[in-house]
Amino acid sequence: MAMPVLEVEALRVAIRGDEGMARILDHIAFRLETGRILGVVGESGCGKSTLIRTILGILPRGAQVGGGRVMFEGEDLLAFSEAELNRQVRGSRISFIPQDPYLALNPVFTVGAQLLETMRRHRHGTRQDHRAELVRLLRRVQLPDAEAALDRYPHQFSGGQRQRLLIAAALACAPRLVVADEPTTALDVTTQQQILLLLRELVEETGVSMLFVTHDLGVVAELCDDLCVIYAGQSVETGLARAVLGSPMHPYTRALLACHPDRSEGFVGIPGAVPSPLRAPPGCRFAPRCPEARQGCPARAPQPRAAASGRAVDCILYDPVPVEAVS
Ligand SMILES: Nc1ncnc2c1ncn2[C@@H]1O[C@H](COP(=O)(O)OP(=O)(O)OP(=O)(O)O)[C@@H](O)[C@H]1O
Repeated sequence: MAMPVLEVEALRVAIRGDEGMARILDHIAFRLETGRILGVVGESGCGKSTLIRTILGILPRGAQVGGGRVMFEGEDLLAFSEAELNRQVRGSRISFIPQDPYLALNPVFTVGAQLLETMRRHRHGTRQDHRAELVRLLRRVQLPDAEAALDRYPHQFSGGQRQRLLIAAALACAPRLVVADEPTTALDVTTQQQILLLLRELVEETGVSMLFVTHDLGVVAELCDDLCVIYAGQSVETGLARAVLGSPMHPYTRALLACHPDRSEGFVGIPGAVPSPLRAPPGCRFAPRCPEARQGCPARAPQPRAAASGRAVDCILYDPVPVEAVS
């Protein structure tokens, strides 16, 4: 099998706060193959931003990686120094599309000045080459009047246009991996559809790989090839997106799907709330809310079980030894 672009293995991250050590990621594992889009989905507070920050090497002060690896093209990013990440990885081989296009661009510089500066730092060629490439990219992301756009300021664009600018910026350095943090959340539904379609086309055209982080299963169904479901800092189920969404195996994935407003049977919530990482239950963190919990759930260490066609499920129900239901 070819080497994946990104492979996260048994990742654990804790952050020290006023109330002690919060174990925010407690065994995250997934693979992202070349030219594919992997959706990482989970409710608010389940650790999506912390995962992105770990991959990009921008964890906050007080954070500690407690174990695991973040393998990018065969190298563990966790072993890179800050200088190596800056020089060899961030903004060049890995780029980032942020959630909020309104906050991501500096209002006092023209779009051209900001995007050309990024290219100057990470790409060979003259300023003229960079400008020509940028205009080509802005046309490709369907920004109207691409040439003139370079001399305009961020406030002169709509939210959807700004998101197109940021997509062009993310591709300007010809990255191997794009990490996208809910890039369509701040947009209206029509613009969201257009942006998703554009992202899919760009991945197919360029062969770049994309890690797409979202809380929205509808977006995953539309855009992603593969899916990793995370709950309270643990990856609970991974596999082909259509297989996981079509026949979810983990009780949390099933509950999450039942919550989706598109369900014809009507909306069903998940009782209880995501636990604070300061007070996370031992073993499977979903156990206290799980309708199928077994006695062994609190004692079971995370250990994803391989199932058919690249599927992995981290749940006692799929362990080889039969388990008793909680009475
Ligand atoms: N610096 C920090 N110190 C202490 N706890 C933190 C810190 N950053 C995040 N957390 C906690 O870690 C958990 C995961 O947070 P994170 O922001 O990674 O989740 P998320 O899935 O991205 O949430 P959202 O979708 O709401 O942005 C939350 O309970 C959060 O309160």
